[in-house]
Amino acid sequence: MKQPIIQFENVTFKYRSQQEPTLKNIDLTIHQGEKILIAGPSGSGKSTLAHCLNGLVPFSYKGEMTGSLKIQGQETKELDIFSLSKMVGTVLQDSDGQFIGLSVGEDIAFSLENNVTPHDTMMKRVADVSRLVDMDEYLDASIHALSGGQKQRVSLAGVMVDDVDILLFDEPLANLDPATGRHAIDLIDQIQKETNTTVVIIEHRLEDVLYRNVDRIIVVNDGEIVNDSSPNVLLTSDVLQRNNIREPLYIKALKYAGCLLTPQHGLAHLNTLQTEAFKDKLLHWFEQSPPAKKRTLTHPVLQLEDVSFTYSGKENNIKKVSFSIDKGEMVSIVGKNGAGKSTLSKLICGFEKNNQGKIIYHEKDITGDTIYQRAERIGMVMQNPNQMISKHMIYDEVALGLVMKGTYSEEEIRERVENTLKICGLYPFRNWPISALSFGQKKRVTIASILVLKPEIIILDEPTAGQDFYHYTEMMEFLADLNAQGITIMMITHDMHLMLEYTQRAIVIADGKVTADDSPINILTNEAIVAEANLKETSLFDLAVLTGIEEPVEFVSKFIAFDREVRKAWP
Ligand SMILES: Nc1ncnc2c1ncn2[C@@H]1O[C@H](COP(=O)(O)OP(=O)(O)OP(=O)(O)O)[C@@H](O)[C@H]1O
Ligand SMILES: Nc1ncnc2c1ncn2[C@@H]1O[C@H](COP(=O)(O)OP(=O)(O)OP(=O)(O)O)[C@@H](O)[C@H]1O
Repeated sequence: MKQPIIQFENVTFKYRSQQEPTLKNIDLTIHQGEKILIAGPSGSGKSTLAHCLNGLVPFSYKGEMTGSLKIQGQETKELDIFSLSKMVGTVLQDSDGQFIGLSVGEDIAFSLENNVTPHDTMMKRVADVSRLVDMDEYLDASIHALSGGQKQRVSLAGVMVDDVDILLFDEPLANLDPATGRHAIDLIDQIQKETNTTVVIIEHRLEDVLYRNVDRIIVVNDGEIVNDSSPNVLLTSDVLQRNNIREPLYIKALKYAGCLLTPQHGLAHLNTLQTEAFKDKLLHWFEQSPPAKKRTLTHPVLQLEDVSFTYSGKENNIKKVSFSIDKGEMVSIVGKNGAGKSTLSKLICGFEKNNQGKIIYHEKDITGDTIYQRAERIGMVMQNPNQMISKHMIYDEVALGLVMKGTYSEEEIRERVENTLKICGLYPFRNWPISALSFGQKKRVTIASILVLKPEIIILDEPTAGQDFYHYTEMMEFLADLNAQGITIMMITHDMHLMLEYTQRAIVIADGKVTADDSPINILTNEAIVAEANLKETSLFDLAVLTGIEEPVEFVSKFIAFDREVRKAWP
């Protein structure tokens, strides 16, 4: 029998600033060497649960905790945060707050240096882990000169280098490109197997985590544990759907087709799935579903002509990029971590200035325009909400842009801000301080603060990262509605299904250049592009192929159209 390593007994926790407890009567035992996935809607208490393990609760985030939480048999209340950090290594959701060193190498080495590890051993370990996360060429680079996903890789390396018994990952995949995400899951799996480390992963992207085995999935909702079972058992039930967690797409397709799923069907992975049992029902569903509609376009609203840019003055980070976006398009920008996607959007919005080429808005050259001149036409929502937020209160943050313009009355501002807050599902929180929001909730505040200005083009960097399925759908349907009203939307995303589901076109960036510009499904079925740009094929396509459906592309389109209609009917 394996030893219990984490034991929650009737744990309740209330943040000092909250009226109600965020965690309620948590009973949970995790054994040595287990791999656990924690899922649940935004704000349900997942990060708070994780913070109980690494001591941030209650040592940094104050509040009242009752019940007993033991790690390796020791009551955490009797430990300090330093002793806990020796047992639990954490990759936080917001990796920006986690860096200490000046360069990538120093940051990865930080905890080893603290433990006075001999220099040679330290250098070797840093080299080994940085190679594992594919950052070995960046050891001398400054953390601040990295893309979002590159930072995420460094923080992964930073905990892997340590010799801890429990590894805790709070949304490790949020900023990683699909292939690196897979690689990270492989890496976690490998470490867990080789060292018998206990692994706890919090993640909304369930299908991506299930790429490798997990022992149990814990579902949290409203501060309570509502499910604790193996993936094969969980996937037969409607627990995920009821708790706003997206089911793996191939499972959803089987459920739509009316297939009866049992744990014996090997549901946790596509390669263990007993597809033979589902062929007839799936084919029947495919044949009777109506074909998906296509849409036509108008005239260019934004054109880039041979745009180049360099941060360092040496090699160009953006290399002669040209494309044209039509008014009313909804376009995905995809590609590997560090390919240049965020840089490109910064150039379009004027945060950085291109040293070559032109940016044209409605046939007018705006290359020389300032950020402020562009902001009324083009709004940008950044990847990390903490980089955008400057006010303490939600209302003030969303009102800021309108207040700065100085042309609106208080009444007009109130009306627009309140409408936007309602649209973004933030109205009930309007008088809250931003510090009391979860990461996903903060992200919605930043989207609201751009939407309130009514720009004609909106560029969003990972709009749904950190959002649960309900808010993902709400946000994307909201953006799709804005789009139907003529607002042009460009989205940087690593979520391949989001790209398929909501955009008609995808521009692929690799090494600062456009390497493909086509429909999302054509891109995802082109193996060379998928490999070069670190993308990932969809499990729906694979399911169709495995069950012998002759038009797998059409199957994917029909699923998407059907699934969106189902979700539009959500309350
Ligand atoms: N430092 C804090 N002070 C006060 N309340 C907080 C604090 N951090 C979180 N909360 C509250 O606790 C609730 C749960 O937050 P938590 O971050 O644990 O959720 P989560 O499930 O991780 O959400 P997400 O998926 O959006 O990251 C939220 O409703 C939030 O308002
Ligand atoms: N402020 C900066 N100074 C110097 N180099 C930078 C800076 N920001 C980004 N870079 C470099 O420019 C390249 C492109 O980065 P960018 O952030 O545009 O990538 P990205 O495609 O958005 O990546 P991700 O998917 O990880 O967000 C990377 O190699 C990165 O290291």
